[in-house]
This record gives sequence, C-alpha cells and structure tokens, in this order.
Amino acid sequence: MSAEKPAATDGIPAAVRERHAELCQEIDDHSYRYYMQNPIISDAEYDELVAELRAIEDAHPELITQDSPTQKVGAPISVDFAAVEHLRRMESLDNAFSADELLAWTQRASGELPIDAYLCELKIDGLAVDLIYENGRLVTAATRGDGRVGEDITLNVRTIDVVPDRLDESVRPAPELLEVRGEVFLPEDAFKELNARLTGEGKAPFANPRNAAAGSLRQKDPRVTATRPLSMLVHGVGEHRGVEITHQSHAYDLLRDWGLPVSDRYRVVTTTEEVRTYVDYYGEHRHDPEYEIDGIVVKVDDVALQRRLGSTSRAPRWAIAYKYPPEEVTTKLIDIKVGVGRTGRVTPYGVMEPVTVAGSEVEFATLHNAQEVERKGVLIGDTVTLRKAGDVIPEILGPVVDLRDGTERAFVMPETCPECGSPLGQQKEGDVDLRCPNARSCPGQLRERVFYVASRKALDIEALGYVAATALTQPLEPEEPPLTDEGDLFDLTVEQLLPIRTLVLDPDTTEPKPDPKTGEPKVVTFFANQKGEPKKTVEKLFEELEQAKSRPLWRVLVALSIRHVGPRAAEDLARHFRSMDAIAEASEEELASVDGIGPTIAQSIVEWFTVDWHREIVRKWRDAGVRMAEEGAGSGPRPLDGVTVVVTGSLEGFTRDGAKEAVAEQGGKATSSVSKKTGFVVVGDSPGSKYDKAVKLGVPVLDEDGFTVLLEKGPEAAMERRLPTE
Ligand SMILES: NC(=O)c1ccc[n+]([C@@H]2O[C@H](COP(=O)([O-])OP(=O)(O)OC[C@H]3O[C@@H](n4cnc5c(N)ncnc54)[C@H](O)[C@@H]3O)[C@@H](O)[C@H]2O)c1
Ligand SMILES: [Zn+2]
Repeated sequence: MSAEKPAATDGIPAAVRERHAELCQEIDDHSYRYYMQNPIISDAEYDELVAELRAIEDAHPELITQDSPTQKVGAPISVDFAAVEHLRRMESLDNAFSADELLAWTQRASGELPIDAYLCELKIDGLAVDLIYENGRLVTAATRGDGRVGEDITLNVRTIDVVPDRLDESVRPAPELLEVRGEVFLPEDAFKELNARLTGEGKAPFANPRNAAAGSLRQKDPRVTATRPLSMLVHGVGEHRGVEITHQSHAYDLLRDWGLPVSDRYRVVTTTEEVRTYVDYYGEHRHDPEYEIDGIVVKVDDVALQRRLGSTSRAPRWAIAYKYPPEEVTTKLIDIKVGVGRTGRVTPYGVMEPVTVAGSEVEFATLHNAQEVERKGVLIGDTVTLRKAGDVIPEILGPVVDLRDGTERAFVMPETCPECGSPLGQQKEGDVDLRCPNARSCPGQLRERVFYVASRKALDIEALGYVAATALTQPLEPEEPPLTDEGDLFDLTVEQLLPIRTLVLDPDTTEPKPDPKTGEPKVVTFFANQKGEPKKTVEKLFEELEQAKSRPLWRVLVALSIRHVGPRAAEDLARHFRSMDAIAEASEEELASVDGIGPTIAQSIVEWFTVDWHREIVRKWRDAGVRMAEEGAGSGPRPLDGVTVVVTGSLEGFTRDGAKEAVAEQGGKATSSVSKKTGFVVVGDSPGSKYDKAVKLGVPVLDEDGFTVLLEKGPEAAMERRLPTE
C-alpha cells in the first residue's frame, strides 16, 4: 500500500499525516482485540477514534487507502479455525449517530428511488454469523472475518439450541441453497451466571455480554461452547438458490417458516415519521429485549431496490444503523466502600473515577453484597465496564481483565459497621446480607429512617431532606442530637433547631461533600441564618410536619420502616385493620390471612411491635396527633390514591366530567395532559395524540372496560387489562 501513498510534498501537514497513521494503527489494534480477544475500550470510545479518522480523511481524501479501517470490514481470522470463503460478502453497516442523520438518510434514499417501505429492526450487540443450508441441512457456520473470509465455527454453532440442524419443511420445502446471516448473543441473565461461574472456578470473568458471547462462541473446543447458553436471531439472507425473495420482510416470513429464529420486534413502515416513532419507542424500551441492543437498523424493504442501491466497499447503501447514545463506558474502580441503610443492611458500593454516561455523571454504583462483588469478579483498581441505563441505577458489569497490572486487590467485607462500629452479623442463618444490629441509635440507620419518614412513599415532608435528616440525628453541634430515634420527630421545637451545625452528606455515599472553596468538608447551620434567626425552611418544615399528621394510616405505617412493609402491604393492612392498635394486636396468623400479606410480612410486623422503643415511637406520634386510625366509613385509603388518570376520546358510559368525578371519588386525580407520571391513559372512541404520547412514554393504556376495572378494583387489576401497545 505504501507505494500508493502520496509523497510528503502534497501539502498535508506532517502532524495530520502522523495522526492519521497513528489512528489507523490504534483502530486496527482495537479491532484485533475486539474480534480475536477482548476489547480494552468501550464501543463509544472506539467509535470516537473512527469518527476522528473519518474527519481527517474527509479533509484529506488523498490519505484514504484500501487499508484504512474506514474502508474495510471487521477482523483478521485466527489460525485456530479453518478459513471459509463466504458465498456472498458479509458487510458492515453505515452509522447514523443522531435521529436527524438517520432521517436525512431515509429522505435521500426516497428521493433517489421510489421506496415505499422500510423495515425497522433492533441492532443486536452480538457477533455476526453466517449459516449455510444445503437442501435444508446446516453445512457451515462461520464468523464474518474480513467480510470475504471468515472462521469455520460450524461445530460450535451446532451447540446453539435455536439454530436448527435441518430446516423445518412442514410449511414449504427447503431451497437448494440458503445463506443466512444473523447475530449470536448471550442473554443478559446468562451473562451474569456465566461470570459467577467463571469467578467461582477462579477464572477471568467477561466485561460485558457481547464479549462473553464472542469468547464463548470462538472456543477451540465446542464442548465448552455447549455449556454456554448462547442464542441467535437471524436478520438477512445472502446467496440463495431455489427460492425467490422479493422483500426483506418476505425473507423473514420464509426464514420463520423454516424454523429459523426471527425476531418479532421488527416493523415494516412507510413513512419517515414512523421510522422516528420506532426509534423513539426502543429508545424508551431499550432493555425490554433479553439481549443488549446498541441501536436500530433501517433497511429498504424491496430487494429489487436494495440491488439498485448496491454497496460501498464495506456497507450496503440500502441500510443504515442508528446508534443510541452509549450506555456502557469503562472507568477505573478506585475503591469499594460500604454504607449502612435504613434497615441496617450494610451494602458495598463501588467508587469510580467520575464518568459521563447516558447524560449524567456517575461516580458510584451499588454492588449489593459481598457475594455479588465476588460473582462479578471485580477487584479494587480494575478498569470496569459500567452501564447506566436511563433513570435506572448504574451497574458495574465486569472487569477489563486485560488491563490488570497486578496492583489490583480483592475487596474484603468489613466486620464492623462503618457508622457505629458495632460488629456486623446476619439476621438469620443463611442470609446473604450483613446487618448492623444497633438499630435504634446507629447514626447511619437513624438518619436513613428519618429521611425515609419524609419520603414521598411515606409522609411526604419535602422540607426534611437528607441534610435536614443528618442535622437532626447527627449534628456536629450540639452534642446531643434533637432526635435519638424517630419518636420525637413531631415534638421538635425551633429552639432545638437553631444551634445545629452539620456536615453536608452525599445521600449516595453518606460521605461528607467538600466545600468548593476550601476543599474541606462542608459545614452548615442548616436551620438558622447568619443572624441566628430561623430560615424559611424552618417554617416550611413545621407546616409540613403538621400536615403529615393527618396523612392516611397506610402512610404512617410505611413511615415506621417495618421490614417488608412497603406502600402496597401498608395499604392492605390499613384497609383490613383500620387502626394501628388493631394491627399491633393482631397475631401472626391474623396478619397473614389478609389479602396481600404473606407470612414473612406478618412475622416482621409482630416482631417489630415486640420492641419497646418501637412501641414508644407509636405512642409519641399518637400523642403528637399523628393519625393512627381510619376515620369513619369510606374514608380509608381508596384504590386510586396518588394515581393520575387521563381520559381521552369519548366513552359510552361516562361523560367527560363524569369520568373525572369517578376517578376523584376513588381518590385519584384526573388530568388532561400525559406525562411520565401519568398512571393510566383511558382511551375511548377516536383518541388522539394523547394515545400516541402514552404509547411513547410507556404509560399503560386502558379501554372503557379496563377503566371500569380500574375504578372498581384498583391499579393492580387494571394493569392486567392494559391494552397491548406494540
Ligand atoms: N470496543 C472496541 O474496542 C471495538 C473494536 C472494534 C469494533 N467495536 C464495535 O464494533 C462496531 C463496528 O463493528 P461492525 O463493523 O460490525 O459494525 P456495526 O456493529 O456498527 O454494524 C454491522 C453489524 O451489525 C450487526 N447487526 C446487528 N443487528 C443487525 C440487524 N438487525 N440487521 C443487520 N445487521 C445487524 C451485523 O452483524 C453487522 O455485521 C463499532 O461501532 C464498535 O461499536 C468495538
Ligand atoms: Zn451501625
């Protein structure tokens, strides 16, 4: 190739030329690792390198050679496998990194040719595999390799359950020749189990499901592959004889009939707007499939038009991959610390070099328990793959083992509570969790419980946030905190609050936040201003505490932090027993006989009420005027408490206002605009954009019958009546 390179006298700055060469080398190295071993950078970082290379080549097309990573497909092939020449070239895909880029592509394509339909499908993050069936029998399976020649992995692919050895001929006979393309992947759960098994055997775990799938499939010994629950979905046809294929979707019908695994998540659409809807839908439902996806693929459905559009050196012009913003990044796991929660559970969490993923900066990720740390096989000091999906909490997937340098060390679960020093223990034999037994006065547990009393799930006291909870339970000054348990919460006085000075703790880690000016831990007088007068928040706090006293009984129950008693169980208990006393006096059997209350909850409640200081909390709250019983008939928790409902279109049995009143009567709120917080959207005849919005946001949709169920039986029963929206 070097002979083709233009001489240095062509005006390209030497630095650009050098960077170009460096990028080509670096990208080739990463490709080699990715396809042959395990990658050491995330796909997003890799894509950035490629984008930089492309930008240089766009500015200086003379630098482009056939050898550039922008011009070729995939990887070399390993000597561990025999080489197989593909009957038809296996291509890569061009990428669009924004919806606009994608739509520009569809608009350009439809401008050039009379395209009447696009097929949209998920871009599975697995490995490309080529299957060849001759007269219905699987004869070869191969990796993509460089697109022309791949590796023979027939024996390994035969171990995959969903790949038929013989095509099913019950609907139609198999063709003489059929080359099928698809993606092999390891389902998410199987990935987790595999890593647990590997670490249990003292072997290196995988960094993410895609690497695990590749490592499992490209085994020299197919017996090893057979132990890995790989799966496959097919998404294309190469060479074929003895069958006519008119459309991509037609191919999928045939493949499905022949017993090949075809996804049922693809859609054939006719407009650009529908392409966008599909992209948006899976943007919100990215984790519905059991495999990882990194984008969606849009293909021209008509095969004759595909042929007319043809291919570049590495990718078809009739398809494009839209990539979702990356959710997986790599970062350094600096430390593993432990925190103590509201119920005394002590949980390890990873402290990482801060990294931006899915639009937010992530620095911490829970690791649940010591066993989980072991199962994931991560060491302190590892580079790890971190995933943050939407508003889901960030998760460490696994270590990048190839980057270890020997300085990494294993996490050891501490034996004492990080907040109060009490020796940790299991509550029951066989528990995976370790707990701090010092429930009443462990500052960590008390702070978390007080914070929880104020949460939306419980008494909803906005002015009592994490700093206030810290200030009340663990101030720097005065020495005696106003609260030594949550019993005195409703008896606080302004005089108690004003002298308080407190650290500002980070709710995620319980570590002090630094003062940006000094770098020292930040200390505040939370309730008093500089003159020592109460701040606005004090008035608000007392107002909200007053309001909290008349919240429904079930919320009071939740606020007590009885293990296993969340909002749902609390509602069932309140509805059945109607007073705190009745619940406190009920036997385990009586409790367990209530609908929705199992033996675990029943036992936990009885145990809770045997503790003196617990009963004291109830007594003090009652004395302070906190509601301890449902008042009169019909004023109990209603099925739609806290649920917002939007009714759109016309219903037969209700007028617009009638429907709203019916919702309000059951404790719900009828609103007119759909948001993520909407509980249900009820659609009558000719619903409009609200229906589309509900589908887009994943809000459950009900018809009129479902609405009646919602009013009579509540949200849970209504969920079972939700309309399919896919
Ligand atoms: N982390 C690393 O070090 C590293 C190194 C090399 C490559 N990579 C990753 O691989 C990508 C490049 O690989 P590529 O050339 O395979 O391109 P690609 O993954 O962007 O797209 C092409 C491939 O998508 C697959 N695919 C999945 N679902 C499909 C569907 N429904 N229809 C058609 N094809 C589908 C096909 O196997 C096809 O070969 C990079 O963007 C990067 O994300 C990462
Ligand atoms: Zn403790």
